[in-house]
Amino acid sequence: MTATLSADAMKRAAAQAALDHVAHGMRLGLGTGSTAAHFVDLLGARVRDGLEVVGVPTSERTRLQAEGLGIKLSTLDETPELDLTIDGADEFDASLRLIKGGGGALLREKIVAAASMRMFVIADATKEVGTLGAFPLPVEIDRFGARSTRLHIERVVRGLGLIGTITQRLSAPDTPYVTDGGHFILDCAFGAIDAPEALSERLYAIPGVVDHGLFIGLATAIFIAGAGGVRIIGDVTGGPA
Ligand SMILES: O=C(CO)[C@H](O)[C@H](O)COP(=O)(O)O
Repeated sequence: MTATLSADAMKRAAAQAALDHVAHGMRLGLGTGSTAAHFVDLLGARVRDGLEVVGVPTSERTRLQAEGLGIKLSTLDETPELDLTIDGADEFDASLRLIKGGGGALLREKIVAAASMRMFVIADATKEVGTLGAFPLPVEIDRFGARSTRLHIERVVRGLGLIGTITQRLSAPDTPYVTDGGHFILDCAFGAIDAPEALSERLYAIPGVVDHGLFIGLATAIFIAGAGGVRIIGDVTGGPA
């Protein structure tokens, strides 16, 4: 009889497989979200057993969790170069391109990943897609001129042939969600994103856009947990291509 793993058990299995690559003395980026929380939890247990690492959290949520587990923490100002970041994703494709930001931490997650030699993504198999875009793309925007920025995004994506709805993320009815950096998030449901690189460039060119959830050329390996165990795509040893 084949045991059925819950989504949570799969997330933990992916986190455990990534943790096996963490070595003494490493400077780690610590991701955000329920899968990354499993990693931080497992890392905390290893730290209790004597593993010495230093972590840079990608959100206040993760900072609080890691602090509570006794994981030594730093900032990118004190530790500007990291060995490895471990984070979750909302979607990924076979080219290791990601959509992130479902948990609202995409800006810090991208800064931390870009400061790392390697980025491991941990995910359950449901996050794997042929073409990115089933998950609405989070776009982080400055609060100043938010309505104008939104109109600008609508014009740009229409020009790329993408049609869909843009929804401002809320934390409660009528209360905009505000990121750790003090910005708003627009969730952009465009459907299939056939050319993520082009969309990324066009979004970055809009002045009010602080960042977006397309992570391209950052992930070096993805640990995918499914019913049959954990499969790895990418390269666990090398840096970004
Ligand atoms: O990008 C993120 C947070 O900004 C998360 O990594 C992403 O939302 C996945 O979360 P989860 O592991 O809870 O499914």
